[in-house]
Amino acid sequence: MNSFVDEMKIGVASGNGGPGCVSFRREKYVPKGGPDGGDGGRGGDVIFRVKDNLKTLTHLRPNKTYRAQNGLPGEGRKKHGKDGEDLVVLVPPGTQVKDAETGDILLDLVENNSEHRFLIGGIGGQGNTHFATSRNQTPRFAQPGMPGETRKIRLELSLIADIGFVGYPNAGKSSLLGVLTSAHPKVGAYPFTTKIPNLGVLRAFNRDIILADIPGIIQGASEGAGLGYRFLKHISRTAALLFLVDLSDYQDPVEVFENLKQELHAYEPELLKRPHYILATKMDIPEARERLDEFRSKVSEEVLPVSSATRDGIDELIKKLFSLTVEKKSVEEAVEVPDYYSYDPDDDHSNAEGASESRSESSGGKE
Ligand SMILES: Nc1nc2c(ncn2[C@@H]2O[C@H](COP(=O)(O)OP(=O)(O)OP(=O)(O)O)[C@@H](O)[C@H]2O)c(=O)[nH]1
Ligand SMILES: [Mg+2]
Repeated sequence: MNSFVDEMKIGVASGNGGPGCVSFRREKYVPKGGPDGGDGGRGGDVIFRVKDNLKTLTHLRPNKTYRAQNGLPGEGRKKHGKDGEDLVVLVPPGTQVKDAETGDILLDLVENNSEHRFLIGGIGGQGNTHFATSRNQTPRFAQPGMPGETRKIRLELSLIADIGFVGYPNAGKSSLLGVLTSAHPKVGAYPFTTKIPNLGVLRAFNRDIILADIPGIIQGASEGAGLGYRFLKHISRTAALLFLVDLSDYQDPVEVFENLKQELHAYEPELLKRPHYILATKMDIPEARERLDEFRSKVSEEVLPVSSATRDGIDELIKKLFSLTVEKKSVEEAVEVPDYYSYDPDDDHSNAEGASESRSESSGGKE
């Protein structure tokens, strides 16, 4: 069976080394000062850092080339150019970095907070101070910086859903996924609209929560009826479950809920011990609202009323989903996604090829 894979091609580039500087000292009463051009700064490296509060690659933009900063040119008075900043690309655990062309695995990123230096920035060029000899005391040249490296890579990640939707066909599972995430699953006014599982990513309070919408489960599913049973595998590793019960339907909602639990139990008893909520769906429909109190009184657990049509109850649901998935981690610890992702390479400082001819103010126009 297909597993869910998030994959994305991007480019990464380390920074170019800054060029060395050609400059000459100029002091009062010293007509011909010696060379004082400083070295260029080092280009920044490309580093991958693993962050376990990221779950997907959605914070990256496909086909974009992310660049570390270039080193700045050296300056007069032997001033060293500033080193370029490293580019840190945050990825979730389980991400593999592959060569975009050959598919070779270049990095396997697993451990939270680990860092992996992937591309090294170019070293800066030497300034003209380095080139003075007894025969040439006024070298008018300096080294260019070494260029950085650019690589096209493919990031790959197997997704494991955090929360699985369980419900009869037509209960409103796909509609709910569409409301909670940017996924656009097919929604239909007939059973078995969903034929293969859909995944969506809910971004709640700076955290990615992966939701899995699977085909509807019906009574007898564990004996092979319907489609949903085959797909229970996809929710077998989720942290939590949502049971969706359509209160506008003619079927007895208590019976529906009991049947769902029974089918899950037949598949894997452990599933029933998982944290879960019961959702009463389609609450915009008057009949559904009329049946809510009775349903609540008959099930011993908390029932959350929601409507995907009007979004009523959705914000409360998102808060609950967030707390279901935040185990030991405090909210404050949640992801900081750095600005690098909007980093515009055209803003980049300096990148003259070859040595800079810049002259420090002290060298004047004099020679
Ligand atoms: N009024 C109302 N209708 C809804 C709501 N949510 C879903 N529906 C309708 O219910 C029908 C079934 O919705 P789906 O989201 O496809 O249900 P599903 O559970 O994914 O169904 P399967 O994929 O067949 O298992 C569609 O006609 C939806 O428009 C809701 O909140 N209010
Ligand atoms: Mg569906």
